[in-house]
Amino acid sequence: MPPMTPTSRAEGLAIVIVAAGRGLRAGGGLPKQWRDLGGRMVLARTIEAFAGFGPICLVLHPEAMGRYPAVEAMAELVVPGGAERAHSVRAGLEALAPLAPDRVLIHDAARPLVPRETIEAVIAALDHGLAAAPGLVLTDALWRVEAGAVAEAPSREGLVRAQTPQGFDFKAILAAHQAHEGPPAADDVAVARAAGLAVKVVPGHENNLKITDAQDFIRAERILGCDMDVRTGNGFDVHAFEPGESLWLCGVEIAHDRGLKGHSDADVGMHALTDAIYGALAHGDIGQHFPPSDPQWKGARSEIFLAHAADLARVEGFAITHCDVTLICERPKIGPHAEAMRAELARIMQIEPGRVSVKATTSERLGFPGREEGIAAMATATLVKA
Ligand SMILES: Nc1ccn([C@@H]2O[C@H](COP(=O)(O)OP(=O)(O)OP(=O)(O)O)[C@@H](O)[C@H]2O)c(=O)n1
Ligand SMILES: C[C@](O)(CO)[C@H](O)COP(=O)(O)O
Repeated sequence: MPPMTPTSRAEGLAIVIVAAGRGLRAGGGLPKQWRDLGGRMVLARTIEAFAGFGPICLVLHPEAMGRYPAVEAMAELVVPGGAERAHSVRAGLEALAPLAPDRVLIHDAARPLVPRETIEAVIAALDHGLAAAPGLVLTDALWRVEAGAVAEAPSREGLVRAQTPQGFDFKAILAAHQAHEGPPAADDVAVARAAGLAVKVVPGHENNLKITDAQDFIRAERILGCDMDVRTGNGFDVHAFEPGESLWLCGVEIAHDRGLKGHSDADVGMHALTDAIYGALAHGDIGQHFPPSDPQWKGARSEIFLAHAADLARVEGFAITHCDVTLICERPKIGPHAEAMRAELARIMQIEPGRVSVKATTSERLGFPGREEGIAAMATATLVKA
């Protein structure tokens, strides 16, 4: 392979991503780097985080070599790792040596959410030294625990949590790894320090967690915003015409040559929408909350029902992000009233009118709406808990 030139992507920078671990503490049957995290493989996310910084050497478990070609294709080099993290790093560095990079970043595959700013801070620090790594300031007190009890509260003064990517002068860290003796080091900073290199610390990031146990997948998905609870409910209602001079539809009174028959104000559109919200919450239907057998709801404004459903959604932590009502009738014409209906429904639900749709269709003179015996309405509601 030719040596890197000044026109190479990140001016002599190369990246080692170590992904040869077994992920035993995370469980889940498959090593954590190959598992899904919010719809994308952990390792694919990690590699993407370094896109554009320089050639990537991916270090895989020997048994995983060739098993995920699409992931391997995201890296310039793919090599087998060793029994310990330090062995895997060394394998990656030695594979990069023919490219003769000036500097190298060494990163855990298990840290897929590393922010760009952390990577950039490490690279910037390498302009002023041979080694740099992100450290996250401790905010909790520290205890040393013996037999389940606090034995000591060591000072956290000057302590930080070590993260990756850890960045180095390439020749210096390669030589340090090759010279390292004794038990394998926990990380490359330890190897560098053992070789006498001073390591500058730059700010780490809370999002740059190392996925280590099963709970970390949940934390990482929360950071990605993938733990949203999105619900869709639907509602359907029918009311028959009766003699009258006006009717209520979606909170708007419309003059008409007939009214709608019902125990309440018979607002068929609002009833369908109310049921859609109850449906999304899995909280029954309008009849369960406001039984027609209860005289107190006789002639009631349907606004009470919709407001109740919307309040219930809020209490349970859901935002009504969208709803859509379709009225099915030959007459009255809905178009001239649709904007007023949207505004009224939005007011009752305390959401923006832009999140409310009201539309209408005829049934081509077929069935009971076509014969103008009554009006049908259907609705959907989308609820989101973030
Ligand atoms: N022999 C090893 C061991 C670890 N790693 C990598 O080093 C990083 C940090 O290690 P850790 O979180 O301890 O991962 P695992 O060793 O896979 O986890 P466990 O100890 O739970 O099995 C991970 O990206 C892991 O894939 C590696 O490349 N080679
Ligand atoms: C390198 C490291 O990510 C720094 O925090 C960490 O030491 C590697 O993980 P392990 O759990 O210590 O193997």
